[in-house]
Amino acid sequence: MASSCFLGSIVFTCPTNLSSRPASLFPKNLTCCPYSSAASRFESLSIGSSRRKVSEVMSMATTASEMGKEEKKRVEIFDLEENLAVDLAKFTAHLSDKYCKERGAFTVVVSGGSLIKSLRKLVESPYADSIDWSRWHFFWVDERVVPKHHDDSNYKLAYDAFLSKVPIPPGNVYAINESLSAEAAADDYETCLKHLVKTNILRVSESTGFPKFDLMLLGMGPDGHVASLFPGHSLCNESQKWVTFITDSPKPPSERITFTFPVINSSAHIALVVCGSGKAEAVQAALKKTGEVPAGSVSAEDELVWFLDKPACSKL
Ligand SMILES: O=C(O)[C@H](O)[C@@H](O)[C@H](O)[C@H](O)COP(=O)(O)O
Repeated sequence: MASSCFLGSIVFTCPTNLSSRPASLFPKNLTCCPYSSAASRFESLSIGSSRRKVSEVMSMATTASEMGKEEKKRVEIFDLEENLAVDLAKFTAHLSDKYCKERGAFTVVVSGGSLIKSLRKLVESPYADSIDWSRWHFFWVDERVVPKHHDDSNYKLAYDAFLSKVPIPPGNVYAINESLSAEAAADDYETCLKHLVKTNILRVSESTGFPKFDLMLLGMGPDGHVASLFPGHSLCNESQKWVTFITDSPKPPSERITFTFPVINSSAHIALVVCGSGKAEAVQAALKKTGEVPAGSVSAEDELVWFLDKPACSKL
């Protein structure tokens, strides 16, 4: 059973057995009231109750009336990154099952960085054998313009730790053409996405007209950047392009391509995976609006889930 906490249009649902958790794990100024529909929808995710014994879980939703659309936002906090990785695998496998059955395809986008390591449970039992990998279509939210075998390549990172271990058809893995300039590589990737829309592999959001990926798995930098959308950079305001490029990235390497916010925010589901105390201030800025960071602008059409470890939420 779960109880629900509600303040204004922010809805929290949490298992009753966690009611004794330290108050510091909840955003301040929250009061409680029933919100049964949100609670039951969260429970229907069936992420598994064992997690609740080993992790602190805080669930949060933003109502349709606030966002003008059916967005749900949850924050889940784990004692250990190990437990986070277990739940992230369950979450991803659940969506894979749903979309493979419903649409015959599952479009998944990943970032680079530490996120890839947090996906390690997916390539282990029981998921390695039970997921219908043949229906996966695999994309990058951003990529560094370097050769695929380069240590800075997000393709190489994902290939070594993930793609080489599961049977996703190579034709369903959409790496950038790194022989092009950053600008041309971004155009090329956008053309590829448009082709996949025409062939119905990729959906389009009815409300925005931008592509609607089934799931984006994103990391966040210590400065609050997501994808290659950095604080204060004009690319954060791009409103037309699907994929754009940057040649002055503050995080090396400087040349990258990146999905734009309209594409990110048209996703059906987003998991924002953030671990470590070095990101606590950016998490605070994004979730409590104590500052402006790109991660604070992330939303999803159906569901946004923040997967945090305890150090990452130490300032909430
Ligand atoms: O290519 C990139 O640089 C990434 O896609 C980037 O957006 C990354 O996800 C964050 O910087 C977090 O990286 P860490 O988790 O390693 O801090």
